[in-house]
Amino acid sequence: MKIYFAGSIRGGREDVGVYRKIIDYLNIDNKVLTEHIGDYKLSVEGQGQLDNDYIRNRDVDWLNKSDLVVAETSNPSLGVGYELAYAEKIKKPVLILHNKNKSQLSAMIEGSKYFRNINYYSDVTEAISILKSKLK
Ligand SMILES: O=c1[nH]c(=O)n([C@H]2C[C@H](O)[C@@H](COP(=O)(O)O)O2)cc1CO
Repeated sequence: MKIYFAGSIRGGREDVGVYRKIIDYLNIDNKVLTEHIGDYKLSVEGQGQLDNDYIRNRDVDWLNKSDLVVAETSNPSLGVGYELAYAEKIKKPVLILHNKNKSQLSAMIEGSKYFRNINYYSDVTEAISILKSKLK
């Protein structure tokens, strides 16, 4: 399965370690299209070597091609919010992971009837177990 993993970049890179572990787990049996989100070297500036319009169009293309969107939403990010709204518009299946000790998920996501696969976790081990049970 082709998976679009969404996680914060310009919204803040505090959770890069969590993204890396989730991506590594997903890549065991799937192909994660957005590997760069788990790259420790990628800073809050994002993929500065690429134009913003290139990034946006490439990512929309990947969203269209993906079979599933997995979004880690604990660190609020405009880009992740945009990707979720786009996934909702094209009716792409979405699985959300949110660390309940970090922040409150936006009402725009919680309040949408489209997002019914919202999973709260407290540490990355729990996040991986959720993926294990939901993706089998
Ligand atoms: O350099 C980038 N590359 C990239 O693929 N994105 C996409 C993928 C992420 O899921 C999301 C992060 O958005 P933001 O940068 O607003 O936190 O946007 C975002 C940026 C920078 O905004």
